[in-house]
Amino acid sequence: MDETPSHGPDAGDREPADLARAALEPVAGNAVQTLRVADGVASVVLDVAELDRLARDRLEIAVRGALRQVPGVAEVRVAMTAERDPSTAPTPTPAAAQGARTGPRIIAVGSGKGGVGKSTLSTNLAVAMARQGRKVGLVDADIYGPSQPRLLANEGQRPEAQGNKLVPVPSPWGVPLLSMGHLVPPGQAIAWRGPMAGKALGQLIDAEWGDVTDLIVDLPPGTGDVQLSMLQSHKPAGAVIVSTPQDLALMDAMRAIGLFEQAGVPIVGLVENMAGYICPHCGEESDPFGIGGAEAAAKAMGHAFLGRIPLQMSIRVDSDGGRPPAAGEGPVADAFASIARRLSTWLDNQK
Ligand SMILES: Nc1ncnc2c1ncn2[C@@H]1O[C@H](COP(=O)(O)OP(=O)(O)OP(=O)(O)O)[C@@H](O)[C@H]1O
Repeated sequence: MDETPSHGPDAGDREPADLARAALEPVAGNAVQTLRVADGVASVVLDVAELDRLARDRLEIAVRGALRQVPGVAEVRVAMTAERDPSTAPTPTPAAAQGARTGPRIIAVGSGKGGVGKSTLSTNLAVAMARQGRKVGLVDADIYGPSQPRLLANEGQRPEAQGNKLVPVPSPWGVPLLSMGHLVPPGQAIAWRGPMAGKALGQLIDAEWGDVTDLIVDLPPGTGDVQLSMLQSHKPAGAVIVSTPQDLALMDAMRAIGLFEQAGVPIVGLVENMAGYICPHCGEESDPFGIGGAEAAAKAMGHAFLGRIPLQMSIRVDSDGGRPPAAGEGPVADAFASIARRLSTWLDNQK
């Protein structure tokens, strides 16, 4: 019998997580980055950087098969970390790296896939935190499709340079912003390779931020070069992950979490966006993408749930019009304010 002395005399007394770990050992070995079992859901993040597509598929099937056999596991969620060159893997030394950085603390806002509301959350978190009295700046690291100048209504303005550093562009809500959108004419395609993209991001982050203490960084979706460069060169103090409640989006969110965890960046928590649609005509509530999925996933992975933003037409319309909903009044502004307070509390509790 497979015994683990520190967890009881036989398998019947062992925790599902221990049993799951033991079941994964022969099929996945050191590909397992993180494993959590909670409320019958086993969530595993696999490092598949060196595997081709076929090998990944095989690994996923084997992992799912092994975990389904584990007593106490009713559902299996598998996420895989980025394709990358192992020699460029970030070194997990968060404390040392943070100590070495000068300038504002970075809070990365990430998601595994596009279109889930990462930019919307970044803008409104920054605006809500500024409203609560913090000195917050915003970096639009989505250098391939910058949207923040429009969302913060300072499109068309150009940052000045002070020495060899950029000076962020002010916005009407007290949140200074730097975005590639300020440097490249709108509509012009930017086709950079990884190292150039990393350099551009460096210029936006290592800018003249003045008295800004907290820098929200709106990452591009996914787990590619820009994210890696970000983690390696500009160690964030923490990461906020945004997802819709859908299963598929959550899988992607788990992938993003895997990337941050692998680099030793603490996860502040998850935000569920586009949950619960209230019809502007009849007032009836429906859930096009489901509801509660991100909260359940956060719980299953042992992370905090920071809050929920409803799916509401006014969010898109106001955002596109350069009026961040967090700057207004009402339930949507309150939802952003509550998430901002949670993030501030987390930041204040860091050394
Ligand atoms: N809660 C919401 N209710 C209604 N519309 C929303 C909501 N959140 C975001 N949107 C809209 O959905 C679209 C995508 O949002 P956003 O650009 O913030 O996503 P993203 O994850 O940053 O996307 P990308 O990956 O393209 O950068 C935008 O038009 C935005 O206004």
